[in-house]
Amino acid sequence: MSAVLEIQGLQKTYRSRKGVRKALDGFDMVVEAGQVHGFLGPNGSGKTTTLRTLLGLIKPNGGRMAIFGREVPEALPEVAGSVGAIVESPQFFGNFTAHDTLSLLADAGGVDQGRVFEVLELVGLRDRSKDRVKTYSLGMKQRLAVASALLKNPKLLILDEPANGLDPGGIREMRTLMRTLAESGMTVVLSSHILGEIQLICDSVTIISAGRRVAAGGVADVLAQHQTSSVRVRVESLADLTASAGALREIGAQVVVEADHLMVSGVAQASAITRTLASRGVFVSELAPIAVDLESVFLELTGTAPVDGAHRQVDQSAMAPAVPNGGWGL
Ligand SMILES: Nc1ncnc2c1ncn2[C@@H]1O[C@H](COP(=O)(O)OP(=O)(O)OP(=O)(O)O)[C@@H](O)[C@H]1O
Repeated sequence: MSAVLEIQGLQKTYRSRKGVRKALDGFDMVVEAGQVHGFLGPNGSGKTTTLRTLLGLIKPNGGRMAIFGREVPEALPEVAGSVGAIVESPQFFGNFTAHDTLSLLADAGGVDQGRVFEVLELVGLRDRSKDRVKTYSLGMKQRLAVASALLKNPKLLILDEPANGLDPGGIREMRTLMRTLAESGMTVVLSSHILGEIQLICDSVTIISAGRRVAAGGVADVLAQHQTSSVRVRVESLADLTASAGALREIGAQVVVEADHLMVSGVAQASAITRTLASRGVFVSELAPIAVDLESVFLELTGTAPVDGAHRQVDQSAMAPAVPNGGWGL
């Protein structure tokens, strides 16, 4: 197996007093080496369950998983040293500096103290490393969390919603960090609902819905597979809009009438639109193909608009354990 990460037919059913809930229903996922891979899905679709199962924090009911070609959970003790992960809100002592925090974690994990400076540099916190964590912005705390997962220089980094709750500046910093890590040869898997962001930073994606994979592959390929031949049509006079829609429907087009334009699909060639409308004395003032984006593919496949999550981000509380309990494997 050449993939860094491979999941086949993963099953997970939660049983509680409230009943039985199938969180994963034969889920598949493959991540190749050196990629930034986006793991997308609506709330409750099974992303966290997948990541927690992969890291041995939850027992699956079926299926198989492999990291670096080694079957997990059996081989977790051997591969753990090469995997860094943040799957839950890591919390830090607000009164500790970033340097103190990482230094403590390095000691606990048997990591050389020299690595602390390297990761501070990598995540762009070197200049603020002597400041207390409670003075940090949320974005800086997120980067400190990533730094803690980087201490052991993992080959695979798994992050659950790393950009959640960040402002545009924080998101941009996180994006730069992910790309820097990928360029250094690390494979990065990140779950997110910020689809514009995923489209910008990921090489490949897996989309999950109701515990099943609904799309996977390179970002460009996934977009191409879902490229619709929709075109936006504007006509010279708004008064002609409704009649134009009728004329286009007569030639078999699907037409949505918007306030000042038509969205037209199901027409093999755009010239059919101009010809049809010209024959009715209507002149087209704009004919623009609509580029599909990840958000519309997500919507189409999952039937859900992405919503802003309010969790799985670094807790801002100052009264918290120094060890990031969401971190794994150090
Ligand atoms: N401990 C649990 N007990 C029972 N049901 C659970 C448990 N954890 C998760 N679930 C259910 O399993 C399904 C998948 O949840 P999961 O947290 O994996 O989704 P998610 O994609 O990570 O969602 P979100 O983006 O909201 O975090 C949901 O229906 C959720 O309610």
